[in-house]
Amino acid sequence: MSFTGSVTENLLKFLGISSLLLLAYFCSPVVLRHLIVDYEGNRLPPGPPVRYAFLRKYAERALDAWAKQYGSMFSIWMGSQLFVVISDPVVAKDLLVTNGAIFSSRKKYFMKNQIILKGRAITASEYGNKWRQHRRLAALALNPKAMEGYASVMDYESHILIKSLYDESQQGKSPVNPAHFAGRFALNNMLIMSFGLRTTSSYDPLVAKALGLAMEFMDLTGPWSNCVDFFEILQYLPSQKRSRGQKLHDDLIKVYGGMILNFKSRMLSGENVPDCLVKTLLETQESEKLDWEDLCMLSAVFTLGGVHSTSGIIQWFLALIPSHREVLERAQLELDQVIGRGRWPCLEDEASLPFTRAIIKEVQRVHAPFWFATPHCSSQDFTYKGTFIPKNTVVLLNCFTLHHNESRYPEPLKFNPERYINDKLSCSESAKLANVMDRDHWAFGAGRRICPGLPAAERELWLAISRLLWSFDFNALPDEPISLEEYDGLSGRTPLPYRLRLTPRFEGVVDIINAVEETTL
Ligand code: HEM
Repeated sequence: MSFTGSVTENLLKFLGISSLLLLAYFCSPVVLRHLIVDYEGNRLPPGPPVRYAFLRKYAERALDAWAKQYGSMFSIWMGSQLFVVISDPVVAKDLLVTNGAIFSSRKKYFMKNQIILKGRAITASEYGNKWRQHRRLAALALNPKAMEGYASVMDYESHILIKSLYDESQQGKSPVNPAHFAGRFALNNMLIMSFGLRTTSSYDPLVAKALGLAMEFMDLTGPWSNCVDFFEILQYLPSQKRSRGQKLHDDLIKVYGGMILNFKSRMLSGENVPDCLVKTLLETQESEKLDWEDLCMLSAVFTLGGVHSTSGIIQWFLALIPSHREVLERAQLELDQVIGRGRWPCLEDEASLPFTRAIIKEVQRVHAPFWFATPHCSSQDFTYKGTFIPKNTVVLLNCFTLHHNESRYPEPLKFNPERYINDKLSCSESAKLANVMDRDHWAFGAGRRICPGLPAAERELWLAISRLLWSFDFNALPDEPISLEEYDGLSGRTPLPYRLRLTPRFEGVVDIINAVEETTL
């Protein structure tokens, strides 16, 4: 090789390496974690060195592995957004409860908060007066007196759930996929609380429409689902997902806005409309300065938030129970001994059926519908035990790891209701325990943003699950095993579709099932 040839080659090599170094220099802030310290030199909680903006499906598994590696409070960068992940009950209480004034806001997720909810709806509102107003309005629909009013409605809806499953299964002869029916049960309860109405048939088009919207909402709004939330530059580009988000917004306005207009015209015509969230919103619209989108988004998200979650728990219960015969037999023995076969369980029976209650808690532990609750966001800088949590950090409750803590729940992967047999508290009471290590589970979140629908959800779940247990024997189909491993959805976690066989346990079941008919309100 000539002298000039080797000089050119070396020059090219040099240029190549320099360009690579330059590229690495400019790309590193996008790829590698950003190191920040506060004025006292406190660092961020430890965490993985790389920014994971593409952590999407099964994110809970990655989080669980990092919790084991980096400890009960670690940090992770998702593009430009810092997350602090909490995997320990004491840390959860210290930050979300004790320092709730700092850790109760929400990130302005582009897809969820800006495109779909347009900054409205209780779940999206930042901590402050707007959120307090939304929470107060929700509380009017969910206060203890209102709950008493819904008791008979929930009783009736649980009856219709059992009846519709029985009818769909052709009196126990055919297998049934319970998802639609569990969804309709949860939807009807929410429609009554929000709009004072119910769907009068499993095949009412509103059922499929509302469940479809709830699923689309879950899929589009997971805390990690959208790169656009973490790389702001993408917000200026059109995308298919963004169009889906916009369409969802429009559909929510169309469906829920339509119901509001309907309700309003009934009110204006002097009809004696039932007490519900929308009645409160319309009556207070002026004094609370609520605009049209406020009304639509508040009522829509309130309604669909309580659908996917409650129906998901019922679906998980039905997915788990056929393969846990010993649990089923023990629960049915308890029901036979305490309730007998002449009537089925009611709300008042809960305290005397500890094993049935334990089953419901255990389903929520092993298959919480949202493994990350709804992420909170810090509204000011905070130093916790020598680590720095800057303002605008997303603080995520790692329910998956919390629910699989071996010292709190021995053999955590096992579905074992026995672990709750001495837990006499409701989930609402348990969430207020002074010793947070004794809290039953974290499925309803924590702190000031804890699910305000918790008392309603508990009643619904009790009536549905205790009556299902009382009424049926449950069997998987020999050639269609029910998968407990797989998940569906990027945010909420419902089981993959499955079918099972529901057979009435004894003759008297059918008499009770057939004692009611579908009705309008
Ligand atoms: C098993 C059923 C349910 C589960 C597992 C569940 C779970 C949750 C979770 C994890 C949060 C976020 C809490 C946090 O930020 O720390 C939440 C918030 C919320 N839930 Fe539920 N929920 C359920 C049922 C319901 C029901 C039935 C309603 C209405 C009656 C409801 C209404 C709400 C609302 C309005 C929020 C937003 C609260 C806020 O941001 O201040 N939920 N829920």
